[in-house]
Amino acid sequence: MAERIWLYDTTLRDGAQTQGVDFGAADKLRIAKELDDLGIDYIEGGWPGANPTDEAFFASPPTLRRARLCAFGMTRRSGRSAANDPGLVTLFQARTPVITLVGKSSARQAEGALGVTREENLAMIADSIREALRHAEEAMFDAEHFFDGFKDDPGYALACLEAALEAGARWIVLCDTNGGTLPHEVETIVAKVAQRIPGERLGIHTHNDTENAVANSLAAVRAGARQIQGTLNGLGERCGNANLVSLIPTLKLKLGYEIGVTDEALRHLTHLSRTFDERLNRTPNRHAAYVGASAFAHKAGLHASAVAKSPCFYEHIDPALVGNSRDILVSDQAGRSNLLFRFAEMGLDVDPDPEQTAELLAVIKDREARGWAYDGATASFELLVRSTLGQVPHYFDLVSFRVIDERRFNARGELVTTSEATIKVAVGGRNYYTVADGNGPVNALDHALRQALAETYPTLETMQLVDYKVRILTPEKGTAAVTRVIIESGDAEGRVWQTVGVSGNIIDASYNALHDAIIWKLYVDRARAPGA
Ligand SMILES: CC(=O)SCCNC(=O)CCNC(=O)[C@H](O)C(C)(C)COP(=O)(O)OP(=O)(O)OC[C@H]1O[C@@H](n2cnc3c(N)ncnc32)[C@H](O)[C@@H]1OP(=O)(O)O
Ligand SMILES: CC(=O)C(=O)O
Repeated sequence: MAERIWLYDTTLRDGAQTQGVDFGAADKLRIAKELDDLGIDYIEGGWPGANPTDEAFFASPPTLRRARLCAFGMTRRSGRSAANDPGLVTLFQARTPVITLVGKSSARQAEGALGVTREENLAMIADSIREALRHAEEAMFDAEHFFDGFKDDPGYALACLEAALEAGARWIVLCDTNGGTLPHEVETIVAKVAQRIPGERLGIHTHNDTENAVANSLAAVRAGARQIQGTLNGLGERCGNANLVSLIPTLKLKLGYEIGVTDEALRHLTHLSRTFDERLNRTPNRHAAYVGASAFAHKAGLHASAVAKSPCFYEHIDPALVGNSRDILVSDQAGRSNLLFRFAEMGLDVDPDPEQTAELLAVIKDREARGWAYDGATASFELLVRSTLGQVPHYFDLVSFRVIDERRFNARGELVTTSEATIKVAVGGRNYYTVADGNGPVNALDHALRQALAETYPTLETMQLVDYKVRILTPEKGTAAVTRVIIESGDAEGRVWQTVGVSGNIIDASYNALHDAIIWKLYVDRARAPGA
């Protein structure tokens, strides 16, 4: 039977330490659920008490189906008991089933960075793990600077691990904190540790400072470690952490380990990875292993010709296993398969005939070439497909809109900027003309449009804008750049959906995304209505 590897995701903690990444609490909840669906065993939600986002996240934590939620913190401070350490007390109040504590496992770091004796550091580790186990079902020890510490003084580094183990830690995680250790060193050192601590208790946490985070994780597994820590798309401090999106298919498809990710979940990996980037407002890396748009794209003539005979001539796995698709411009058949796969991936229940599929392919390719991106906007994609198939009713016509921004001093002498939108729409043969204010032009436009539609479509009242993201697609054009807007909307039924709009004018792009958001809501309300 295949050996089990446990996956520990730290996207929401070490990933939040990525320069330029700033999760909100709502982002964290969504990501935690996606990781749970993927089949991750442990999800580190953040550091309770470290910042308002993590406080909000742990105050209303996600309900997970199978993953265990972990709260992260550090060992007690010197000169305090673990029970009275304010940082630990806040951590315990999160009441998570798992607590992960980072502590020094290098004498140089303990003495130099913390200013404590070697003995006090051992006591800080043991006391904190013991106290954590009074509040959580499981405690883990992240042995910070382990590999550098081991190279300096192996006896002391091992003593730190054993202090945590004897205090009851379920997992001892060896951290290559500075990311400078190479795969052959990791394999040798982990093999030595595994002579003292069983591999089923050992984890590995690597950083990508030499582009070896994934290789180092695999080296540790070869030497016996059975838990891997990493992040989605390799987010993390400095150059990032080990990329779980690369590790998961490697562990499952190439090394044959048993992991919590099912074959079915693996087929959603590409979608998950790209949607995650869209959520962070980052362009997905085309060249990402397994999931990048170019990972199975064949450009060279020799490759394309051989792939047409048998894809395995130039592909290391079947791209469908990870939800990716082959990109070769050799036949209509290839394009059709790609599209049908995409429908299945997005859970879209449609069955177009070959002529409609060809038309859809042309429309989608043209749109994507002009900047629309549907990976993070499945509601817009569904509307595009259903509209092309003639399944979406005509709900309203926009006659015109105008948005005015005004910056002025108010009666109290304060500088304020206000927005006002006027809109004219035709609904069922009647014209509606409304005016609304907002804290910004899109907000004003949203209010005006929904007011105009409220009489005919009262369910729109329960709809709200949850998130709004803007991406500049042609930055070289400066203020004349093309803009892509992604809007996330929600409603009282708990549905959340994403739509996209593209235009050279940011308000126009926002209107397009808003329009899709409203039409999708009306379509879904009608489709799910009794008797529909
Ligand atoms: C390797 C890693 O990535 S570990 C995770 C690192 N992540 C983060 O730091 C992000 C979240 N951190 C924070 O929000 C803040 O640093 C907090 C709230 C945790 C602490 O903030 P502050 O109390 O202002 O401390 P600050 O960040 O300046 O310094 C860390 C302090 O913790 C001490 N410390 C560091 N590691 C440990 C440890 N493992 N055990 C005990 N004390 C530690 C340091 O000695 C320092 O103490 P000092 O204030 O007496 O000098
Ligand atoms: C714990 C951790 O994030 C590190 O040592 O890198």
